[in-house]
Amino acid sequence: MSLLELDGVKVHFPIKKGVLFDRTVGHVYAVDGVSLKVEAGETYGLVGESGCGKTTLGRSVLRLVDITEGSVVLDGTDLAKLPNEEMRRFRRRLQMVFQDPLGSLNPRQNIESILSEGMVAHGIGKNQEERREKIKAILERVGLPSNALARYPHEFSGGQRQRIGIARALVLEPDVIICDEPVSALDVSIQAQVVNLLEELQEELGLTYLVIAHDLAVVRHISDVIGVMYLGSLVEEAPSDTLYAEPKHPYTKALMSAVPVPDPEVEDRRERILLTGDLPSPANPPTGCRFHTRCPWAQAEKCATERPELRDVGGGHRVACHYTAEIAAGTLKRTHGEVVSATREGVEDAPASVGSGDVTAPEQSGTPVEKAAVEESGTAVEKAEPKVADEKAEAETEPEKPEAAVEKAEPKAVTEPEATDDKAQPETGTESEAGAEPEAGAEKKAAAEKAV
Ligand SMILES: Nc1ncnc2c1ncn2[C@@H]1O[C@H](COP(=O)(O)OP(=O)(O)OP(=O)(O)O)[C@@H](O)[C@H]1O
Repeated sequence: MSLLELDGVKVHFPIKKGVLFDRTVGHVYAVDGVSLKVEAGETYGLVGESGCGKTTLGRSVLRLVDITEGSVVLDGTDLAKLPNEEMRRFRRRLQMVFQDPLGSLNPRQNIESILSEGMVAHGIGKNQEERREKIKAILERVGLPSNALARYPHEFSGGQRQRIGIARALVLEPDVIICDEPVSALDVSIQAQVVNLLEELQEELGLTYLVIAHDLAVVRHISDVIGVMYLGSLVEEAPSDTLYAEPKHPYTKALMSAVPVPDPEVEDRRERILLTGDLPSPANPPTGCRFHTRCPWAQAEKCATERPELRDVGGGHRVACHYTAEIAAGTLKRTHGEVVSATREGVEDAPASVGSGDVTAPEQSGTPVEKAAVEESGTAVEKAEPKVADEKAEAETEPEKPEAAVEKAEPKAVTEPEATDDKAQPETGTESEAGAEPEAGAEKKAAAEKAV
Protein backbone atom coordinates (compact mmCIF):
# COMPACT_ATOMS: atom_id res chain seq x y z
CA MET A 1 0.00 0.00 0.00
CA SER A 2 1.22 3.51 -0.82
CA LEU A 3 1.75 6.03 1.98
CA LEU A 4 -0.85 8.41 0.55
CA GLU A 5 -3.67 7.29 -1.72
CA LEU A 6 -6.35 9.49 -3.21
CA ASP A 7 -9.30 7.71 -4.74
CA GLY A 8 -11.94 9.53 -6.79
CA VAL A 9 -11.51 12.77 -4.85
CA LYS A 10 -14.03 15.45 -5.73
CA VAL A 11 -14.26 18.94 -4.31
CA HIS A 12 -17.27 20.86 -5.58
CA PHE A 13 -17.78 24.37 -4.20
CA PRO A 14 -21.43 25.44 -4.14
CA ILE A 15 -22.26 28.72 -5.90
CA LYS A 16 -24.68 30.54 -3.63
CA LYS A 17 -27.15 33.24 -4.58
CA GLY A 18 -30.01 35.07 -2.89
CA VAL A 19 -30.13 37.78 -0.24
CA LEU A 20 -28.87 35.39 2.41
CA PHE A 21 -26.78 33.35 -0.01
CA ASP A 22 -29.06 30.47 0.81
CA ARG A 23 -29.77 29.31 -2.72
CA THR A 24 -27.31 26.95 -4.44
CA VAL A 25 -27.42 27.72 -8.15
CA GLY A 26 -24.54 25.55 -9.27
CA HIS A 27 -21.10 24.27 -8.36
CA VAL A 28 -17.47 25.00 -9.14
CA TYR A 29 -16.09 21.57 -10.01
CA ALA A 30 -12.62 22.45 -8.71
CA VAL A 31 -11.50 18.83 -8.28
CA ASP A 32 -13.55 16.31 -10.14
CA GLY A 33 -12.45 12.75 -9.54
CA VAL A 34 -8.72 12.52 -8.89
CA SER A 35 -7.06 9.21 -8.00
CA LEU A 36 -3.34 9.05 -7.35
CA LYS A 37 -0.79 7.33 -5.12
CA VAL A 38 2.26 8.81 -3.46
CA GLU A 39 4.89 6.29 -2.39
CA ALA A 40 6.83 6.72 0.85
CA GLY A 41 10.06 8.64 0.37
CA GLU A 42 9.08 9.80 -3.11
CA THR A 43 7.94 13.03 -4.67
CA TYR A 44 4.74 13.34 -6.65
CA GLY A 45 4.64 16.48 -8.79
CA LEU A 46 1.31 17.95 -9.78
CA VAL A 47 1.27 20.40 -12.69
CA GLY A 48 -1.46 22.26 -14.48
CA GLU A 49 -2.70 25.64 -15.56
CA SER A 50 -3.88 28.20 -13.05
CA GLY A 51 -7.36 27.31 -11.89
CA CYS A 52 -7.15 23.60 -12.77
CA GLY A 53 -7.61 22.66 -9.09
CA LYS A 54 -4.07 21.85 -7.90
CA THR A 55 -4.25 23.90 -4.73
CA THR A 56 -7.74 22.69 -3.90
CA LEU A 57 -6.55 19.12 -4.28
CA GLY A 58 -3.60 19.77 -1.94
CA ARG A 59 -5.91 21.38 0.59
CA SER A 60 -8.37 18.54 0.37
CA VAL A 61 -5.65 16.14 1.51
CA LEU A 62 -5.33 18.17 4.71
CA ARG A 63 -9.11 18.57 4.83
CA LEU A 64 -8.75 22.34 4.72
CA VAL A 65 -11.62 22.15 2.23
CA ASP A 66 -14.53 19.76 2.46
CA ILE A 67 -14.19 16.66 0.32
CA THR A 68 -17.42 16.19 -1.65
CA GLU A 69 -16.66 12.60 -2.59
CA GLY A 70 -13.81 10.10 -2.54
CA SER A 71 -11.18 9.02 -0.07
CA VAL A 72 -7.79 10.29 1.07
CA VAL A 73 -5.96 7.44 2.76
CA LEU A 74 -2.80 8.17 4.74
CA ASP A 75 -1.00 5.08 5.91
CA GLY A 76 -4.22 3.05 5.91
CA THR A 77 -6.50 5.68 7.51
CA ASP A 78 -9.19 7.40 5.45
CA LEU A 79 -8.84 11.06 6.41
CA ALA A 80 -12.08 12.00 4.66
CA LYS A 81 -14.00 10.02 7.26
CA LEU A 82 -12.10 11.07 10.38
CA PRO A 83 -13.93 13.14 12.98
CA ASN A 84 -12.47 16.67 13.29
CA GLU A 85 -10.70 15.96 16.57
CA GLU A 86 -8.84 12.96 15.19
CA MET A 87 -8.10 14.81 11.98
CA ARG A 88 -6.32 17.48 14.02
CA ARG A 89 -4.00 14.82 15.40
CA PHE A 90 -3.34 13.51 11.89
CA ARG A 91 -2.42 16.99 10.69
CA ARG A 92 0.94 16.64 12.41
CA ARG A 93 1.77 13.92 9.92
CA LEU A 94 0.72 16.03 6.95
CA GLN A 95 2.25 19.45 6.70
CA MET A 96 2.00 22.15 4.07
CA VAL A 97 4.57 24.62 2.77
CA PHE A 98 2.84 27.59 1.19
CA GLN A 99 3.67 29.67 -1.85
CA ASP A 100 3.73 33.00 -0.06
CA PRO A 101 6.06 32.57 2.90
CA LEU A 102 5.39 36.02 4.35
CA GLY A 103 1.64 35.75 4.03
CA SER A 104 1.67 32.44 5.90
CA LEU A 105 3.84 33.64 8.81
CA ASN A 106 2.19 35.73 11.50
CA PRO A 107 4.08 39.05 11.41
CA ARG A 108 3.47 39.60 15.14
CA GLN A 109 5.15 36.41 16.26
CA ASN A 110 8.88 35.82 16.40
CA ILE A 111 10.30 32.70 14.80
CA GLU A 112 10.53 30.75 18.04
CA SER A 113 6.88 31.44 18.75
CA ILE A 114 5.82 30.54 15.19
CA LEU A 115 7.71 27.25 15.27
CA SER A 116 6.76 26.33 18.84
CA GLU A 117 3.06 26.78 18.30
CA GLY A 118 2.47 23.57 16.36
CA MET A 119 4.81 21.66 18.67
CA VAL A 120 2.79 22.74 21.70
CA ALA A 121 -0.48 21.88 19.97
CA HIS A 122 0.77 18.40 19.10
CA GLY A 123 2.55 17.79 22.42
CA ILE A 124 6.08 17.75 21.01
CA GLY A 125 8.79 18.52 23.59
CA LYS A 126 8.44 18.36 27.36
CA ASN A 127 9.01 22.07 27.89
CA GLN A 128 9.95 25.22 25.97
CA GLU A 129 13.64 24.59 26.63
CA GLU A 130 13.46 21.25 24.86
CA ARG A 131 11.39 22.72 22.02
CA ARG A 132 13.87 25.59 21.61
CA GLU A 133 16.76 23.16 21.24
CA LYS A 134 14.91 21.24 18.58
CA ILE A 135 13.94 24.42 16.75
CA LYS A 136 17.55 25.62 16.82
CA ALA A 137 18.76 22.36 15.29
CA ILE A 138 16.17 22.50 12.54
CA LEU A 139 16.82 26.17 11.78
CA GLU A 140 20.47 25.31 11.39
CA ARG A 141 19.58 22.40 9.14
CA VAL A 142 17.53 24.60 6.82
CA GLY A 143 20.36 27.12 6.64
CA LEU A 144 19.22 29.83 9.04
CA PRO A 145 21.31 31.40 11.80
CA SER A 146 20.41 30.37 15.36
CA ASN A 147 19.79 34.02 16.27
CA ALA A 148 16.78 33.78 13.96
CA LEU A 149 14.77 32.57 16.94
CA ALA A 150 14.09 35.99 18.38
CA ARG A 151 13.52 37.72 15.07
CA TYR A 152 10.34 38.43 13.12
CA PRO A 153 9.32 37.28 9.64
CA HIS A 154 9.76 40.72 8.04
CA GLU A 155 13.43 40.71 9.01
CA PHE A 156 14.17 37.90 6.57
CA SER A 157 14.52 37.74 2.81
CA GLY A 158 12.03 35.76 0.68
CA GLY A 159 14.24 32.67 0.47
CA GLN A 160 14.86 32.71 4.20
CA ARG A 161 11.16 33.04 4.90
CA GLN A 162 10.53 29.95 2.79
CA ARG A 163 13.19 28.16 4.86
CA ILE A 164 11.25 29.19 7.96
CA GLY A 165 8.09 27.74 6.37
CA ILE A 166 9.96 24.48 5.73
CA ALA A 167 11.33 24.48 9.30
CA ARG A 168 7.81 25.01 10.65
CA ALA A 169 6.72 21.87 8.82
CA LEU A 170 9.80 19.88 9.87
CA VAL A 171 9.55 20.52 13.62
CA LEU A 172 6.37 18.46 13.61
CA GLU A 173 8.16 15.47 12.07
CA PRO A 174 5.62 14.96 9.29
CA ASP A 175 5.38 11.95 6.99
CA VAL A 176 4.15 13.94 4.02
CA ILE A 177 4.80 17.57 3.11
CA ILE A 178 2.54 19.23 0.57
CA CYS A 179 4.53 21.98 -1.10
CA ASP A 180 2.18 24.37 -2.89
CA GLU A 181 4.22 26.37 -5.40
CA PRO A 182 7.19 26.25 -3.00
CA VAL A 183 9.47 28.47 -5.06
CA SER A 184 7.27 30.44 -7.43
CA ALA A 185 7.18 33.52 -5.19
CA LEU A 186 10.96 33.56 -4.97
CA ASP A 187 13.56 35.28 -7.02
CA VAL A 188 14.91 32.88 -9.65
CA SER A 189 18.38 33.08 -8.14
CA ILE A 190 17.00 31.66 -4.88
CA GLN A 191 14.72 29.00 -6.36
CA ALA A 192 17.42 26.38 -6.93
CA GLN A 193 18.63 26.69 -3.34
CA VAL A 194 15.21 25.95 -1.96
CA VAL A 195 14.68 23.07 -4.42
CA ASN A 196 18.08 21.65 -3.40
CA LEU A 197 17.20 22.00 0.26
CA LEU A 198 13.93 20.12 -0.20
CA GLU A 199 15.77 17.32 -1.99
CA GLU A 200 18.48 17.07 0.66
CA LEU A 201 15.92 16.99 3.45
CA GLN A 202 14.01 14.26 1.67
CA GLU A 203 17.12 12.14 1.41
CA GLU A 204 18.12 12.68 5.04
CA LEU A 205 14.73 12.39 6.66
CA GLY A 206 12.94 10.06 4.25
CA LEU A 207 10.23 12.64 3.60
CA THR A 208 7.43 12.19 1.11
CA TYR A 209 6.40 15.21 -0.95
CA LEU A 210 3.39 16.22 -2.97
CA VAL A 211 4.71 19.19 -4.94
CA ILE A 212 2.20 21.45 -6.64
CA ALA A 213 3.63 23.78 -9.24
CA HIS A 214 2.91 25.38 -12.58
CA ASP A 215 6.59 25.44 -13.45
CA LEU A 216 7.53 22.29 -15.33
CA ALA A 217 11.23 22.77 -14.56
CA VAL A 218 10.68 22.72 -10.80
CA VAL A 219 8.44 19.68 -10.98
CA ARG A 220 10.70 17.77 -13.33
CA HIS A 221 13.80 17.98 -11.20
CA ILE A 222 12.17 17.21 -7.92
CA SER A 223 9.59 14.57 -8.87
CA ASP A 224 9.67 10.81 -9.21
CA VAL A 225 6.17 10.76 -10.68
CA ILE A 226 4.31 13.62 -12.34
CA GLY A 227 0.58 14.09 -12.73
CA VAL A 228 -0.80 16.60 -15.22
CA MET A 229 -4.10 18.17 -14.22
CA TYR A 230 -6.62 19.79 -16.50
CA LEU A 231 -9.89 21.26 -15.32
CA GLY A 232 -10.18 19.30 -12.09
CA SER A 233 -8.84 15.92 -13.16
CA LEU A 234 -5.66 14.14 -14.09
CA VAL A 235 -5.16 13.73 -17.83
CA GLU A 236 -1.81 11.97 -17.63
CA GLU A 237 0.53 10.50 -15.05
CA ALA A 238 3.92 8.90 -15.50
CA PRO A 239 7.38 8.56 -13.99
CA SER A 240 9.08 11.92 -14.50
CA ASP A 241 11.52 10.89 -17.25
CA THR A 242 8.87 8.98 -19.18
CA LEU A 243 6.48 11.91 -19.13
CA TYR A 244 9.08 14.27 -20.53
CA ALA A 245 10.38 11.79 -23.09
CA GLU A 246 7.02 10.45 -24.25
CA PRO A 247 4.08 12.67 -23.40
CA LYS A 248 0.96 10.94 -24.70
CA HIS A 249 -2.02 13.11 -23.84
CA PRO A 250 -2.59 15.96 -26.33
CA TYR A 251 -2.58 18.49 -23.47
CA THR A 252 0.76 17.25 -22.11
CA LYS A 253 2.13 17.14 -25.66
CA ALA A 254 1.18 20.79 -26.08
CA LEU A 255 2.85 21.70 -22.79
CA MET A 256 6.00 19.80 -23.65
CA SER A 257 6.19 21.19 -27.15
CA ALA A 258 6.59 24.63 -25.58
CA VAL A 259 9.74 23.47 -23.78
CA PRO A 260 12.77 24.95 -25.52
CA VAL A 261 15.72 22.70 -26.38
CA PRO A 262 18.46 23.75 -23.95
CA ASP A 263 21.42 23.46 -26.29
CA PRO A 264 21.52 26.41 -28.72
CA GLU A 265 23.72 24.34 -31.07
CA VAL A 266 21.07 21.65 -31.48
CA GLU A 267 18.52 22.26 -34.19
CA ASP A 268 15.01 21.91 -32.85
CA ARG A 269 12.95 19.88 -35.31
CA ARG A 270 9.97 19.32 -33.09
CA GLU A 271 6.47 20.45 -33.88
CA ARG A 272 4.88 22.97 -31.61
CA ILE A 273 1.24 22.34 -30.78
CA LEU A 274 -0.59 25.61 -30.32
CA LEU A 275 -3.84 25.16 -28.46
CA THR A 276 -6.85 27.18 -29.40
CA GLY A 277 -9.37 28.62 -26.98
CA ASP A 278 -9.29 29.46 -23.32
CA LEU A 279 -9.48 27.19 -20.32
CA PRO A 280 -13.23 26.60 -19.79
CA SER A 281 -14.76 27.58 -16.47
CA PRO A 282 -14.73 24.85 -13.82
CA ALA A 283 -18.27 25.99 -13.00
CA ASN A 284 -19.36 24.89 -16.44
CA PRO A 285 -16.95 22.22 -17.66
CA PRO A 286 -17.39 20.70 -21.13
CA THR A 287 -19.17 17.38 -21.39
CA GLY A 288 -17.27 14.23 -22.37
CA CYS A 289 -13.53 14.72 -22.34
CA ARG A 290 -12.88 17.99 -20.49
CA PHE A 291 -10.13 18.81 -22.97
CA HIS A 292 -12.07 18.22 -26.18
CA THR A 293 -12.85 21.91 -26.74
CA ARG A 294 -9.14 22.64 -27.14
CA CYS A 295 -7.80 19.30 -28.32
CA PRO A 296 -6.25 19.27 -31.80
CA TRP A 297 -7.33 15.64 -32.26
CA ALA A 298 -10.86 15.80 -30.79
CA GLN A 299 -13.19 13.51 -32.73
CA ALA A 300 -16.86 14.27 -33.20
CA GLU A 301 -19.32 12.63 -30.86
CA LYS A 302 -17.08 10.38 -28.80
CA CYS A 303 -14.78 13.04 -27.30
CA ALA A 304 -17.68 15.41 -26.69
CA THR A 305 -19.86 12.83 -25.00
CA GLU A 306 -17.73 10.14 -23.31
CA ARG A 307 -15.41 11.02 -20.47
CA PRO A 308 -12.17 9.01 -20.83
CA GLU A 309 -10.83 7.08 -17.85
CA LEU A 310 -7.20 7.39 -16.78
CA ARG A 311 -5.92 4.11 -18.29
CA ASP A 312 -2.58 2.41 -17.77
CA VAL A 313 -0.68 2.17 -21.05
CA GLY A 314 2.27 0.33 -19.49
CA GLY A 315 5.19 1.19 -17.23
CA GLY A 316 3.08 3.14 -14.75
CA HIS A 317 2.07 5.56 -17.53
CA ARG A 318 -1.61 6.50 -17.28
CA VAL A 319 -3.44 8.53 -19.91
CA ALA A 320 -7.03 9.79 -20.08
CA CYS A 321 -7.64 9.92 -23.82
CA HIS A 322 -9.84 7.85 -26.13
CA TYR A 323 -7.26 7.94 -28.90
CA THR A 324 -3.88 7.52 -27.19
CA ALA A 325 -2.72 4.73 -29.55
CA GLU A 326 -3.91 6.46 -32.74
CA ILE A 327 -2.31 9.78 -31.82
CA ALA A 328 0.97 8.01 -31.00
CA ALA A 329 0.84 6.16 -34.33
CA GLY A 330 0.01 9.35 -36.21
CA THR A 331 -3.08 7.81 -37.76
CA LEU A 332 -5.65 10.20 -36.34
CA LYS A 333 -6.70 13.27 -38.31
CA ARG A 334 -6.18 16.58 -36.61
CA THR A 335 -9.43 18.45 -36.31
CA HIS A 336 -8.32 21.88 -35.18
CA GLY A 337 -5.55 23.83 -33.53
CA GLU A 338 -2.27 24.69 -35.11
CA VAL A 339 0.99 22.83 -35.33
CA VAL A 340 4.05 24.76 -36.32
CA SER A 341 7.58 23.73 -36.88
CA ALA A 342 9.77 24.89 -34.03
CA THR A 343 12.70 26.59 -35.64
CA ARG A 344 15.18 27.83 -33.10
CA GLU A 345 14.01 31.38 -33.72
CA GLY A 346 10.40 30.31 -33.42
CA VAL A 347 11.01 28.60 -30.12
CA GLU A 348 12.88 31.49 -28.67
CA ASP A 349 10.13 33.86 -29.69
CA ALA A 350 7.42 31.62 -28.39
CA PRO A 351 6.05 32.18 -24.92
CA ALA A 352 6.95 29.46 -22.42
CA SER A 353 3.32 28.90 -21.58
CA VAL A 354 0.35 27.29 -23.14
CA GLY A 355 -3.14 28.61 -23.67
CA SER A 356 -4.56 31.07 -21.24
CA GLY A 357 -2.97 29.44 -18.25
CA ASP A 358 0.40 29.87 -16.73
CA VAL A 359 2.06 26.50 -16.92
CA THR A 360 5.59 27.44 -17.69
CA ALA A 361 8.08 25.31 -19.45
CA PRO A 362 11.56 24.69 -18.10
CA GLU A 363 13.82 27.47 -19.20
CA GLN A 364 17.11 27.07 -21.00
CA SER A 365 19.75 25.09 -19.19
CA GLY A 366 21.63 27.33 -16.85
CA THR A 367 18.58 28.63 -15.05
CA PRO A 368 18.76 28.02 -11.32
CA VAL A 369 16.36 25.11 -11.41
CA GLU A 370 18.15 23.46 -14.32
CA LYS A 371 21.33 23.80 -12.31
CA ALA A 372 19.71 21.98 -9.46
CA ALA A 373 19.52 18.99 -11.76
CA VAL A 374 23.27 18.64 -11.87
CA GLU A 375 23.40 17.70 -8.24
CA GLU A 376 25.61 14.70 -8.98
CA SER A 377 28.40 17.06 -9.83
CA GLY A 378 27.67 19.11 -6.77
CA THR A 379 27.85 22.21 -8.93
CA ALA A 380 24.41 23.47 -8.15
CA VAL A 381 24.84 23.07 -4.44
CA GLU A 382 28.22 24.73 -4.49
CA LYS A 383 26.87 27.58 -6.50
CA ALA A 384 23.95 27.92 -4.20
CA GLU A 385 26.02 28.21 -1.04
CA PRO A 386 27.52 31.67 -1.47
CA LYS A 387 24.05 33.05 -2.16
CA VAL A 388 22.75 31.52 1.06
CA ALA A 389 25.54 33.34 2.83
CA ASP A 390 24.50 36.48 0.99
CA GLU A 391 20.97 35.97 2.17
CA LYS A 392 22.12 35.64 5.77
CA ALA A 393 24.30 38.68 5.47
CA GLU A 394 21.46 40.59 3.90
CA ALA A 395 19.14 39.82 6.78
CA GLU A 396 21.77 40.54 9.38
CA THR A 397 22.90 43.83 7.97
CA GLU A 398 19.95 45.26 6.15
CA PRO A 399 16.67 44.24 7.66
CA GLU A 400 13.77 44.94 5.37
CA LYS A 401 11.73 48.01 6.17
CA PRO A 402 8.80 46.92 8.31
CA GLU A 403 6.34 48.99 6.28
CA ALA A 404 7.46 47.35 3.07
CA ALA A 405 7.25 43.92 4.63
CA VAL A 406 3.76 44.51 5.85
CA GLU A 407 2.71 45.73 2.45
CA LYS A 408 3.90 42.45 0.98
CA ALA A 409 1.79 40.42 3.37
CA GLU A 410 -1.20 40.73 1.10
CA PRO A 411 -4.24 39.36 2.79
CA LYS A 412 -5.94 36.72 0.69
CA ALA A 413 -9.45 35.58 1.27
CA VAL A 414 -9.16 32.55 3.48
CA THR A 415 -12.06 30.18 3.33
CA GLU A 416 -10.86 27.29 5.39
CA PRO A 417 -13.68 26.19 7.62
CA GLU A 418 -11.57 23.73 9.61
CA ALA A 419 -8.69 26.03 10.14
CA THR A 420 -10.79 28.74 11.72
CA ASP A 421 -12.18 26.46 14.35
CA ASP A 422 -8.73 25.18 15.09
CA LYS A 423 -6.65 26.44 17.98
CA ALA A 424 -4.59 28.90 16.05
CA GLN A 425 -5.45 32.41 17.09
CA PRO A 426 -2.82 35.09 16.66
CA GLU A 427 -1.23 36.30 19.83
CA THR A 428 -2.48 39.67 20.78
CA GLY A 429 -0.47 42.58 22.00
CA THR A 430 2.87 41.14 20.87
CA GLU A 431 3.68 43.81 18.37
CA SER A 432 6.79 43.36 16.35
CA GLU A 433 9.93 45.03 17.66
CA ALA A 434 10.01 47.21 14.62
CA GLY A 435 6.60 48.48 15.49
CA ALA A 436 5.02 47.26 12.29
CA GLU A 437 1.24 47.35 12.22
CA PRO A 438 0.39 44.19 10.36
CA GLU A 439 -2.78 44.09 8.34
CA ALA A 440 -5.51 42.10 9.95
CA GLY A 441 -6.06 40.03 6.81
CA ALA A 442 -2.47 38.89 6.68
CA GLU A 443 -2.59 37.92 10.29
CA LYS A 444 -5.83 36.02 9.83
CA LYS A 445 -4.39 34.16 6.91
CA ALA A 446 -1.23 33.32 8.78
CA ALA A 447 -3.30 32.06 11.69
CA ALA A 448 -5.43 29.89 9.45
CA GLU A 449 -2.47 28.43 7.59
CA LYS A 450 -0.54 27.91 10.76
CA ALA A 451 -3.38 25.75 11.99
CA VAL A 452 -2.24 23.15 9.51
N1 LIG B 1 -13.39 28.37 -1.71
C1 LIG B 1 -13.72 28.38 -2.99
N2 LIG B 1 -14.98 28.65 -3.39
C2 LIG B 1 -15.33 28.64 -4.68
N3 LIG B 1 -14.48 28.38 -5.69
C3 LIG B 1 -13.20 28.11 -5.37
C4 LIG B 1 -12.75 28.11 -4.02
N4 LIG B 1 -11.41 27.81 -4.01
C5 LIG B 1 -11.05 27.65 -5.31
N5 LIG B 1 -12.12 27.84 -6.13
C6 LIG B 1 -12.14 27.71 -7.57
O1 LIG B 1 -11.73 26.40 -7.89
C7 LIG B 1 -10.95 26.39 -9.06
C8 LIG B 1 -9.62 25.74 -8.78
O2 LIG B 1 -8.87 26.61 -7.93
P1 LIG B 1 -7.39 26.24 -7.41
O3 LIG B 1 -6.90 27.39 -6.61
O4 LIG B 1 -7.44 24.92 -6.77
O5 LIG B 1 -6.60 26.13 -8.76
P2 LIG B 1 -5.03 26.09 -8.99
O6 LIG B 1 -4.79 25.15 -10.11
O7 LIG B 1 -4.33 25.83 -7.72
O8 LIG B 1 -4.75 27.56 -9.48
P3 LIG B 1 -3.64 28.57 -8.98
O9 LIG B 1 -2.34 27.99 -9.43
O10 LIG B 1 -4.01 29.84 -9.68
O11 LIG B 1 -3.82 28.64 -7.48
C9 LIG B 1 -10.81 27.85 -9.50
O12 LIG B 1 -11.77 28.11 -10.50
C10 LIG B 1 -11.11 28.62 -8.24
O13 LIG B 1 -11.69 29.86 -8.57
